[in-house]
Amino acid sequence: MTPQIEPSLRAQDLDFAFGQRKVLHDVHLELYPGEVLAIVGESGSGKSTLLRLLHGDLRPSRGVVEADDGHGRRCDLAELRQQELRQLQRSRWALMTQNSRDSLRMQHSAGANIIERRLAQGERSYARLRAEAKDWLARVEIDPDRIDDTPQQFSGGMLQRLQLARVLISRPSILLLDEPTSGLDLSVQAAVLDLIRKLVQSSAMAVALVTHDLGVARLLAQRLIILQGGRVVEAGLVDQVLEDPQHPYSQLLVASVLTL
Ligand SMILES: Nc1ncnc2c1ncn2[C@@H]1O[C@H](COP(=O)(O)OP(=O)(O)OP(=O)(O)O)[C@@H](O)[C@H]1O
Repeated sequence: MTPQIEPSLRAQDLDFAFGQRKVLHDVHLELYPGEVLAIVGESGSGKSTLLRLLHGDLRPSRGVVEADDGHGRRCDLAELRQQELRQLQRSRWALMTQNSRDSLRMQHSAGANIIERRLAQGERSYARLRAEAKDWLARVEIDPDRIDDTPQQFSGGMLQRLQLARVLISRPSILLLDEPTSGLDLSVQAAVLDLIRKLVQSSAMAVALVTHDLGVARLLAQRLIILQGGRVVEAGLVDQVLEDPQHPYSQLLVASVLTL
């Protein structure tokens, strides 16, 4: 990574606890424009919690999260007013959650869900918004004729792709993806991964990708961190970590994939 480029997102010395349960310990990471950082780890290791901290939905008990506000200015998420934070979350940053039903407006049409962030960015032409929504449905492999259906009429995999269209359409400067392709069948998964890869290549989007799947990490990400028990036990270039993991847990993880 070129040293003079400023990270879009930086987390330093992060601790987080749910009540008495300490979930993250001393996490440090940087996310640069135009790169994908994979966050890998066992179930319960704190990956989703880390994304919620990076998005500003949770406050760390110690440490700082700083992010680019989309205008080249760095801000400390803890110091933003609630309204400023919401505005940035709606227009400049995006979080795709593991449970699509938590993020989608289930009573509204698929089209309305997709254009919401474009409206927050100031787009007002109904014809343009509808055309964009149809285009994005097609890009995530959903029939554009389903634009007026509500998400309640969609399958689980379709909800996931609808959520992806909803966040990608706005080309956020910081994109946080929580297991975006888990549960999709292989051909759709390949199409979705290809779509994300092309968008990252054609923009300066900075992407943090939580995944269980080291294959997905290898396909999409340049760098990787591995979490165990809320601690970063390994960090480095994906190829390097996969070829020569240093920590015993990373060695186990990599070996388990290779022997499948
Ligand atoms: N709202 C909550 N209240 C209390 N504890 C929570 C809450 N959400 C998560 N936890 C706990 O925090 C820890 C980390 O959870 P998290 O969802 O971040 O893990 P994860 O690595 O994303 O897991 P998975 O891969 O299964 O999604 C777990 O022990 C979990 O039980």
